[in-house]
Amino acid sequence: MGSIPLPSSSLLISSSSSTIFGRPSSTLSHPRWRFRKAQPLSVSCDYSCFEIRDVSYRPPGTKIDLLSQVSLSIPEKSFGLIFGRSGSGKTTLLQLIAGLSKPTSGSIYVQRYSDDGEKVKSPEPLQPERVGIVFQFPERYFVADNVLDEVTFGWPRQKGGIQLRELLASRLQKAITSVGLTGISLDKDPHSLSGGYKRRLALAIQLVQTPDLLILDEPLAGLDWKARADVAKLLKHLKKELTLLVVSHDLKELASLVDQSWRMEMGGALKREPLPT
Ligand SMILES: Nc1ncnc2c1ncn2[C@@H]1O[C@H](COP(=O)(O)OP(=O)(O)OP(=O)(O)O)[C@@H](O)[C@H]1O
Repeated sequence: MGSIPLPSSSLLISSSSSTIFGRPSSTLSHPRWRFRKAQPLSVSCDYSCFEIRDVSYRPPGTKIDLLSQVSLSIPEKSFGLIFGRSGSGKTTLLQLIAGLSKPTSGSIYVQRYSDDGEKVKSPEPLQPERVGIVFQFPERYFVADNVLDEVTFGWPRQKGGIQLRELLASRLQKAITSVGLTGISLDKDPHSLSGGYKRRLALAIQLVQTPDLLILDEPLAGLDWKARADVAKLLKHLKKELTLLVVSHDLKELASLVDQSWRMEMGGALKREPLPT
């Protein structure tokens, strides 16, 4: 994999090849694990890839690195899944990719490719506004007493934001439709929705912003079997439209969607690894 030097103060510091070779032979042969299905040895960035390169993170005021030299490539419109033990640093990584905190070192960027597989221009920093994030148990953060207000809660209210509000409004119906909430009244109290519908609403709130990358932290946690199946089906549908990066312990339900998976090890090291059975 080649890299080009860029300013160290920037988030944008390296380029990447259009193919990654991320399945370490040591993990494949490990006797403890039987793997669910063969995943491709290489993943092709046909049009663009979200690139995370050598990202480390130490919270300000602490002396412990929560993430250590994490690298991954996520091709456009693919489904990536990160699994691993509780406390290993999965949520911390998602927060960095979403721009909610900054890496101590390393880079997060988008690399585009032309039809003939050549890199297009320089890599671009991944803009936080192009990333949607749905936190674990998103319904706990619902603030409004009706669905419409919940979806529009973060919309610009200051003077001059009308055009943007109109644009967002035009996307609202599409988002509501794509998560299958069309049968629900916009006057309904979000807290009265079923578990699965609350998750759909949380997804719709993010989809209105038309993110390029949608990050989901434990999207099936706390749901009953039917809602889990419904949300997994919805994610399969969304995968056609955008790129998904998911942290989950629910490997069985999501296995059929996964294009690439990684294990986060205690200490914050990430390794590409097929899902265990
Ligand atoms: N700002 C911080 N300062 C110090 N430690 C932190 C900070 N944020 C998170 N941690 C610690 O970092 C470790 C990784 O947390 P993180 O939530 O990323 O793990 P996780 O793999 O997502 O866990 P889970 O699966 O339980 O959600 C935990 O031990 C957590 O307590």
